[in-house]
Amino acid sequence: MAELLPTIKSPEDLTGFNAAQLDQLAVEIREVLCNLVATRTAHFASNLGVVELCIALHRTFDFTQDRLIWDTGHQVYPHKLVTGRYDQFNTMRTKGGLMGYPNPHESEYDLFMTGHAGASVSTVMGLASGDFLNGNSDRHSVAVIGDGAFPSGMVFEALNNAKVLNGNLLIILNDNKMSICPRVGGVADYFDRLRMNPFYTGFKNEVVKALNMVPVFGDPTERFLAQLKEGVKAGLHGGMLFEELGINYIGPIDGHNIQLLRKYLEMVKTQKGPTLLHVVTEKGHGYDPAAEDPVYYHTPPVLRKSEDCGEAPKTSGGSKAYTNYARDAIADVMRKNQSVTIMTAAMCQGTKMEPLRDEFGDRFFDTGICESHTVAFAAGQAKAGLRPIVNIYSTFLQRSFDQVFQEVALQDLPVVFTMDRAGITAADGPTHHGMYDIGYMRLFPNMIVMAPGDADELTEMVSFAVSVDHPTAIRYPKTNAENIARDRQPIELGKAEVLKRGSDGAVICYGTQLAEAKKAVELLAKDGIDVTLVNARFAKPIDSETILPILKESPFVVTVEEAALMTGFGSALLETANEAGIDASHVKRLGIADLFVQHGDRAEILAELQLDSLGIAQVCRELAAAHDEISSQH
Ligand SMILES: Cc1ncc(C[n+]2csc(CCOP(=O)(O)OP(=O)(O)O)c2C)c(N)n1
Ligand SMILES: CC(=O)[C@@H](O)[C@H](O)COP(=O)(O)O
Ligand SMILES: [Mg+2]
Repeated sequence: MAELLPTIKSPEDLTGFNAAQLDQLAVEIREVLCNLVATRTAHFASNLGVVELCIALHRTFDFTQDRLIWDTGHQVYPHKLVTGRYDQFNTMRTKGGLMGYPNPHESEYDLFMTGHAGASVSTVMGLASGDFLNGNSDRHSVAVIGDGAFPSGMVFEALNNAKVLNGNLLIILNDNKMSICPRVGGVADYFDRLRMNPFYTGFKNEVVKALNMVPVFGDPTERFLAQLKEGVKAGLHGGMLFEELGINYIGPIDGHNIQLLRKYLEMVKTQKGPTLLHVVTEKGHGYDPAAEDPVYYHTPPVLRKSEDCGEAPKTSGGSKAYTNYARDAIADVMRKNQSVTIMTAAMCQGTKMEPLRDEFGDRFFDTGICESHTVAFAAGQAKAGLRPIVNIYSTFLQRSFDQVFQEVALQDLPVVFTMDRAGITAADGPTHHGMYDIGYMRLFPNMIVMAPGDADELTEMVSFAVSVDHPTAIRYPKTNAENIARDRQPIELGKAEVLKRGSDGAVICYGTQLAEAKKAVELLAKDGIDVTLVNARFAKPIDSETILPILKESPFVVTVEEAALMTGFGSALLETANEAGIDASHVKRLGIADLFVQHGDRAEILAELQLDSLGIAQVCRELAAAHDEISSQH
């Protein structure tokens, strides 16, 4: 059969496809996904698992009118392939190319740019409500949400609200038994029990037979649906949790059978009020290694191309990342201090915490994708006398802004926040760069906010943080760690470290761009520009005793941080200078301006932001030249 996928310019092209062609399309989509991960790292197993669901959805609904939101958005690749982006697919996650998440700038079929889990049910409800009020109540609104994302508090807030909705709402629970790691918690157990439902295990076959006799369109469908639901309600009790919340529950059904999916989708289309369709899929479906090890294949390293798909080298290789240093430092303090606990919100794999899960058993907590709960839970533990470490990516911790304020900072509780992926996260893009944590942490009284200049300093900071009787936050990026050879000064609360003194200007670095700042200072020395280099270490309390005299004496000052300038370290410095009545008009802040940084290569993005050695040196040269010019005029 001729290839189908290249011919699809929009989902409308699926209209004429018969069952065999739709099945062939699924095969072709998987091939394209395989080819992609043979060239770069990308989300893989989740995408393999939703191929049939995606085809069935686009074959059943018209999403130029109807609404579709893929929760989180990491499983959106098949959707991109059938919505006119096949030709650009090889640009996926590269600079200027397709984003690895839904992106309204790319397509009318992507309604929200998303990357954080749990919002889909709320946003789809808003769309349905808006459509109803605008007189477009014939539009259908569909949220596809994974079993990992489902326990997010926001989903339950939306379910609580769903009953009052006038519009058409379909929630598709994509249950593949996995988050990134195996899903955990009571909701996961509930889904497991639903899978035991005879509707899915045995009676399902009868249902399938019956369904095959039902035409896809017309009244018989409605009649059948009514009978089916009564059957489920009366005899099988599946999904009573949802039913009691006023949400029709249907399923579970096989999510890899396009025809079956289509029949159910056609049926639920006629359903009034909120409906939850429970679809069972296999994460990694269609490529055995991914189905067998969906954790590794969630975002695998580049696969070696082989005939059936690809084969990944299981060694990670390369030097140690900051993530590993943090993990080892946490393990160390946990061994020494029995009151230290560790928490992850479903990111055990990305934060490399699996060994801690194995070693520390009951002091290790995976709360699921529930960051708000995690922080409040940690606050409770701290109040009970424990020393919780909350290890969450900078971007995801934003989900807990108010818990950081109310439950932690306001109570002045000794919770340690280790914020991984603080800074540019590269291929994931604007949804995932950790840009705002300096601001959202230093805002609150009692909070101690720090960033290590290198790997060993991260280790020291973790140990320092658990010894402090206040909330503390440590940020570090997603990159290989460096160490800067020097006579290390021990970590002391609110003390910066001066690495070098110079008379022509000063570079004050907050965080791990310190190695680049040091290189810049060395480059400048070659040009005869003698610059002070400071490792700030603390954004709060800021070391005014060390830094303000440098500000006064230096012809120019450059602050360096891998974070949003607004509310960041440089801004903290300006505030401190202002309060001390010191002129800071000669301070130039390097960091991220008031914009969303797009996806791309980390080194390339940092270079564009002038956060690498060449950029920092260049800015210093310009400031030195401007200062010389002004001096020569006087
Ligand atoms: C708020 C938030 N926390 C954590 C993550 C990281 N994350 C991305 S996908 C994922 C697992 C999602 O599981 P599920 O929804 O079941 O999708 P699957 O990958 O199984 O298809 C996690 C934890 C995120 N994107 N957003
Ligand atoms: C979809 C999602 O949010 C995660 O899969 C994220 O892409 C993980 O990032 P890392 O690869 O940096 O762990
Ligand atoms: Mg899942």
